[in-house]
Amino acid sequence: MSKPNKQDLSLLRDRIDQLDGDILRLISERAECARQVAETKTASDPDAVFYRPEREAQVLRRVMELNQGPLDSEEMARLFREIMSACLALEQPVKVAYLGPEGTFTQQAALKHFGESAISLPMAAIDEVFREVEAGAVNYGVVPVENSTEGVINHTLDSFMDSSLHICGEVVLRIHHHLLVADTTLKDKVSRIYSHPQSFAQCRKWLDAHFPHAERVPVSSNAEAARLVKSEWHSAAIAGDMAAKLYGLTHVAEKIEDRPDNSTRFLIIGNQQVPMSGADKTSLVVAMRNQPGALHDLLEPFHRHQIDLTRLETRPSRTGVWNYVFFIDFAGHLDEPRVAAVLDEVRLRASELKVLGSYPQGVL
Ligand SMILES: O=C(O)C(=O)C[C@]1(C(=O)O)C=C[C@@H](O)C=C1
Repeated sequence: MSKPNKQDLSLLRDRIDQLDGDILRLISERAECARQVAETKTASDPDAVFYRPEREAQVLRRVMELNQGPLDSEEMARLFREIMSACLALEQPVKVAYLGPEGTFTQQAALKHFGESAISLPMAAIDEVFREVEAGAVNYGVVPVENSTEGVINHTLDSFMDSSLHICGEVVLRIHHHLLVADTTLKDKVSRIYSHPQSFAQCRKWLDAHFPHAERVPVSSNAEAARLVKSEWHSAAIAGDMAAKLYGLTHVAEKIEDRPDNSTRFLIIGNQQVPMSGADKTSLVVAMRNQPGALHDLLEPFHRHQIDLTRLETRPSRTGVWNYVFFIDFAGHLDEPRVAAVLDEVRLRASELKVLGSYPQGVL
């Protein structure tokens, strides 16, 4: 293909200017619609909820279906994610608590899910995120629940046992770890590496191969690891891009996780029961009596109704009633008759059953 000459370039830029004008006008028109949606919602209900996870999932899925390139569908959906985030902020700025400090993967997940117009507030612990949402100090919370390499995050599951909050959504984040240093670090003298224990576990083979003798110091988060290396010339941190940017660190090695598909799933928690979006998941916590065949009895109705189980976790119970508790995720929504039928059956067989929520399957 021949190179465009100066005249072609200026014609193309004129066209881009024209299109930008059209896009600007259309986004403004869309934002005006969202503002009117807010008025309609408040007119019918003074306590109206502005954030609608099922509608957002539908909008993003539709964009991905309609997209014909040349931009990738995920890329296009990310652009619309930000447009919707700005529209929602116009209706009501949404406040989100996440497992902090600033720069963690959980903050990255919160922004991926709600977009950059959300107000995100770091919390020191998972139960603090739950408490802030329960107290009404924030609208939603974001907590990690499972990692594809390291498994479940027990703290999050345990917090659900005592909470009345609902799961309103999920978001899956590809986790890329990097070895990071400060400007003052002597790269060939690194004798100590800070990170979160989960991150050390996810990068174990790489560390054994490249830094077998460095001391591995576990800290409360990757962002905290990044903060600590700022002042130590012989230390490095394992953390993600957000933490690297926040503390101005440079990459010594990129994507050092042992598994290239390393991802973490996060849950959005709130007070809302989310209607069907068309592709949903439901999460339950179930206690069974301690007797032979209990697990079979629990799972059999799902199999018979051909409901796809996506996760099953067992946790020790903390009270007499909750002898054994099972956390179950499956494809489907509580409002679907076949799901309601299964739950009726399971309820009869279980000693306790709590629905944690039905919510749209993660889109991005
Ligand atoms: O459809 C709505 O209920 C809206 O408020 C509009 C809109 C959007 O921008 O499309 C904005 C926020 C909601 O979370 C969902 C969708």
